[in-house]
Amino acid sequence: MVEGINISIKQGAFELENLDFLIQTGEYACLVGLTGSGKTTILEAICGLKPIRAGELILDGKNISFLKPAERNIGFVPQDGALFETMTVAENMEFALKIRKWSSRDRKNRVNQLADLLSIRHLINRRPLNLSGGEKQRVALGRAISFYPSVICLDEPLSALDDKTKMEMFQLIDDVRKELNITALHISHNIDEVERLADKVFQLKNKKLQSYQPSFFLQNKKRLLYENE
Ligand SMILES: Nc1ncnc2c1ncn2[C@@H]1O[C@H](COP(=O)(O)OP(=O)(O)OP(=O)(O)O)[C@@H](O)[C@H]1O
Repeated sequence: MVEGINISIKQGAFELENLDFLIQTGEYACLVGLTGSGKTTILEAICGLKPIRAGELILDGKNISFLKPAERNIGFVPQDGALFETMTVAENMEFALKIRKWSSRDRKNRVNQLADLLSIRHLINRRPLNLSGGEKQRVALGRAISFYPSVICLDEPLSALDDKTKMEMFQLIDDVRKELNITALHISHNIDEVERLADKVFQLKNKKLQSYQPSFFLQNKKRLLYENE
């Protein structure tokens, strides 16, 4: 379970205040909102890449607001995948395991397991440069879940993919959810993704974070997304 209580985040002149949210263990939450509303800012603050100025971020009962990213047990799929270009696919996926001082044998086993789960065994010795968008996203997902995080944060992971690849990624995300019983927060601009994946929807609008049941959100999306209240 991940919970934000009265969270404030500031970067330059941009500020978000008094944000509250709750994502139960195993729940898949989608975060929607207009461009520039602050979705990435929230995700990066949860992952520890931006400081939380006030409030508390609680993960499984523990306040993690001041922990470093690697100490939070949160996996992150950044906006464009952002793979390490000089490393092979296998090295990308074992990166977080090295930081966490896993033995070389355990790392190798885990990379093989991930390669099977994500159907990328044939790619593990390649470097990211010439991988397709879908292949890159698989590797980015593998890197994010390698260390069995309690939570994963995904920043528009499917936005650059064609429809067929996106369908495959939906299936893959389902498989990953089964493997890890993972709690997820996924930024999306796409209603299909919300419909297919979300157990809960957060909308960031006018600097306020509102939570909805997906069915209510989808029925009222026109009003919620486009009208000022
Ligand atoms: N390092 C920074 N310094 C100052 N302002 C920043 C910084 N990073 C982002 N911002 C500003 O914070 C605001 C929110 O940006 P953010 O990327 O979180 O929005 P977003 O909702 O994720 O947008 P998009 O959907 O386009 O990705 C924007 O006005 C942006 O210009």
